[in-house]
Amino acid sequence: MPALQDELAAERAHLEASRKALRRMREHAEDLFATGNQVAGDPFAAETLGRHLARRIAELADSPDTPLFFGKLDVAAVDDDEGGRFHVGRRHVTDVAGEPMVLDWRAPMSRKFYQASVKDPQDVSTRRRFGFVRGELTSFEDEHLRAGEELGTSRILLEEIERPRVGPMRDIVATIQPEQDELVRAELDESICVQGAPGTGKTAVGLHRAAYLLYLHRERLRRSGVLIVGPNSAFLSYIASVLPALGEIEVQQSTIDGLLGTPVKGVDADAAAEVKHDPRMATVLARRLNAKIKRPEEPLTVSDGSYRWRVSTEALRRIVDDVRREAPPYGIGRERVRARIVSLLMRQSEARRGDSPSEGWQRRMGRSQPVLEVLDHAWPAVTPEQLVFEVLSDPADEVLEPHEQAAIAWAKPPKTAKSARWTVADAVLIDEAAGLIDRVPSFGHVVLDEAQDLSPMQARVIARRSEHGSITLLGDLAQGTAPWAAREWRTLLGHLGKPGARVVPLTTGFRVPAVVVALANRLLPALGVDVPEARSLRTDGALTIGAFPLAEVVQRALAFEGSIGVIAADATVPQIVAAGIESERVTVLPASLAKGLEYDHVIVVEPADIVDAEPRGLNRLFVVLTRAVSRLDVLHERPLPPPLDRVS
Ligand SMILES: Nc1ncnc2c1ncn2[C@@H]1O[C@H](COP(=O)(O)OP(=O)(O)OP(=O)(O)O)[C@@H](O)[C@H]1O
Repeated sequence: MPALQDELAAERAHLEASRKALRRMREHAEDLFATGNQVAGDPFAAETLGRHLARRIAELADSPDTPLFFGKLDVAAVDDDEGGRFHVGRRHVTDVAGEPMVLDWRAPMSRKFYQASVKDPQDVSTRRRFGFVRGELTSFEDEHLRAGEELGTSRILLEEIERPRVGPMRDIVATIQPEQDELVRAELDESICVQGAPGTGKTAVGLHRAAYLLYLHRERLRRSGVLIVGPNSAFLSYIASVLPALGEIEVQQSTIDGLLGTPVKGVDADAAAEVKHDPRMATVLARRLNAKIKRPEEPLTVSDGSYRWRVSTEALRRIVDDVRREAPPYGIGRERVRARIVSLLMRQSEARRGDSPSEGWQRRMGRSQPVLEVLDHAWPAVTPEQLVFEVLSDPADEVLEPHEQAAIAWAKPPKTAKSARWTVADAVLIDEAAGLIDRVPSFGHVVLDEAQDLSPMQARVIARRSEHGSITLLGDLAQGTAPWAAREWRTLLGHLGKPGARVVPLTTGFRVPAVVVALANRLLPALGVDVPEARSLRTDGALTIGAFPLAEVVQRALAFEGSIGVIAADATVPQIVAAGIESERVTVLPASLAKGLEYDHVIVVEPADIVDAEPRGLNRLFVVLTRAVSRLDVLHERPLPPPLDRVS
């Protein structure tokens, strides 16, 4: 026992020394930041250095609640590979001499911490996990892997996942599981689709993969950027602090709608929205745009003040035909036609005058009235809004059925594109049109959460922004609630431009206790999707079902530690809020906003109302039931929906 105490004391001392070293590194970065302006040669270099140092300072932030390291590896020296002892933590910490005191969890050596096992020890003699209570190092667990000694389920891991939830989502670096680690460390150029049951760590995996890729490919990704897309702003604020806690502050987080530039003022009827989100709308827009291109019918005659130049109808037609065949984005096509006309004029001028005309001459000719007239006839300029305005004013196109055309046609067309009251779905169409007209910059990597709910047209919004990058698609077909929600992944992956992406299942649940998983799994056969059932790692947890008064149930729930979510059909929420049960720990939440969130204690009010509220109400109920971390109360006066009714 004293030996154990000594070891614990030694580890605590190492923690303290690492903290000090981190503080020193941070102070050093702050000093550099303060003197940066004098050191850097020019304002641009000063700004670049300033940004670099500001980021470095943020990376080196130390939070008293998040331990600097959580594990330790004792690696045997084998052949040419040097062994050694390494603490594994949230960031690199080095001593004054530059020797590592803590290895970043993303470093190649740290991989052994997550992947080594008795079956494949990867030269690890001992893997140590540390237990912390409020930032204090209080315990550790050892596994002697080369000696064939592995723990069954780690107590420290179990304590970590059973810890009550307070506030926003936390990182999981200390306890990433091998199958999650495989996904987190996948190559940058690989796109992956994770089909994961509720609470299997999809969101966590996506965020950690972003952090891992930024570590490994920092320069490349800083230039192109990393984007995280979530379903709504409540979800985004829930996950917002995970990446900064891992030292990553330069990641853009947005909803799909947040990526679109059009202000939304109108609302679509369901039937109109459904057609507008259909992939055939991409064909409608592309055809309407291409129909604007016409072969020139007259020759061009243009004067530069000294001479008159002429380009034959034939030559003009050849230019338009060639550019059309090259199929650049429409707006770039127009500029290409202009440039080629000017280049023909230039050649004529060279032949006549013997020298090249100036750039000013070329610009003037390109903007001359006769050239503009050819362009406006053959390849007229158009804005994305104008194109969508034209389609919605007259949606005649054979790919749409007459009733579909009628559904999206404006009942009272606005006078101009500028005065249109665009809807959310229109904003998606305008983005599609913008992608047809001009190039869209591509992110290096995009993480897409709750992806089962993306419409094909929304998927194309992402496809345009990840054309030259990769994606991590996270979702659960069983949690699809949108009218267009995916029932299988391949088609959606096609719309995302990554048809060959690997689809990987995750089935071990870290959130929802086994009794609650068993209840939710009863709904699966009725959801019409083929997904593997979840299995929970958690044997704790409690489930009650019955006709209890809400206020009483909330009171009982308050006796436990942690957050409480009262989830009800959207229409009944105001009535529940009016009862005044909300407090710092109790949140009343409409069912439509529950996706992706979790509460220690969930109280579901009247499941039948949740099911009746929308066409995919059973899927919505599946989402709602799986938000519980420890305890679930299902309150009902009405009969339970059929798949659940054998339980009470
Ligand atoms: N390896 C792990 N160690 C500890 N906790 C974990 C681990 N993996 C996931 N968790 C925790 O389990 C909970 C569920 O994770 P997450 O929200 O990422 O799951 P999800 O699959 O996205 O769920 P849903 O589909 O229901 O939105 C979170 O609190 C997360 O921190």
